[in-house]
Amino acid sequence: MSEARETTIRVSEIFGPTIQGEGVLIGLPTVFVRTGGCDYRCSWCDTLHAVDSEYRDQWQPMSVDEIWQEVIRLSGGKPLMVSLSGGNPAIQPLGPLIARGHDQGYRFALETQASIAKAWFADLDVLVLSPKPPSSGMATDWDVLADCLCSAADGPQIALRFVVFDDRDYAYARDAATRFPHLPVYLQPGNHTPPPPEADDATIDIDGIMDRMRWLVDKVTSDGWFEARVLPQLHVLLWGNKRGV
Ligand SMILES: C[S@@+](CC[C@H](N)C(=O)[O-])C[C@H]1O[C@@H](n2cnc3c(N)ncnc32)[C@H](O)[C@@H]1O
Ligand SMILES: Nc1nc2[nH]cc(C(=O)O)c2c(=O)[nH]1
Ligand code: SF4
Ligand SMILES: [Mg+2]
Repeated sequence: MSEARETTIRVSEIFGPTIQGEGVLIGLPTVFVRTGGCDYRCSWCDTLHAVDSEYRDQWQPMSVDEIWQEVIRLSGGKPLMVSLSGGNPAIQPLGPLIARGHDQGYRFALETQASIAKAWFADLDVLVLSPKPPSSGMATDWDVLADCLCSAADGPQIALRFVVFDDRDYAYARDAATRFPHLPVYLQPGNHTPPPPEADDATIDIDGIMDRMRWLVDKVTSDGWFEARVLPQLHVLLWGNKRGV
């Protein structure tokens, strides 16, 4: 049996096309493949339905063929950027899926907290590493993040993305950028009203997000951090905490 045939990937949801709402690919049409399961449990995670094992029964083990058929159906067979997110998609064996899509002209971006490095990172087109700041309650192993960079080698375009809620998070992002000075940095204000997993149209505190966004712009400009880019979660501004957009 070929590697693609025997591979099973745990999928929480597949949706799109929508636009990528975060970071380096913001605004680009994309289909999301969201895997189920995460080795982290961030205090403010906005995607608990793909993290909390309470929702495990909603996660489907799918073959590469099954996932690919769904991506083809949603995109009408027209190649586009596929965003691999989660949960932590690095837990899943995504190499054969990426190979299948590349054969047909699709491209792949992966979003991960950089807690697990995989050899297939080198096959990606875009790798977004989003290490978690103090407010998440998680601890970062910088050696593993360096392993992720080694695995990716010269393959994908790589960017760092940080969620920032407060001054400690900002200082963490500043320090991380100093550790990896060659990587572009994207800062995004935290959404402090993440939805309960069962909600599909939960409203957001838009004023709070905008305040935090302005505060963040003020921080980088007054601090002279002129290499950092500050972006909101565009999909959250457009659709609130709605799921599947
Ligand atoms: C749901 S995570 C899935 C991918 C991976 N586990 C990670 O954290 O990078 C996708 C992105 O959403 C961000 N995110 C999660 N909850 C958020 C929140 N409440 N406010 C802003 N960004 C959030 C994460 O930091 C990450 O960049
Ligand atoms: N439009 C849109 N952009 C996103 N960028 C990262 C997302 C995620 O939840 O991983 C996400 C998402 O769920 N929707
Ligand atoms: S690492 Fe990502 S998916 Fe996992 S809990 Fe944190 S924000 Fe959520
Ligand atoms: Mg999200």
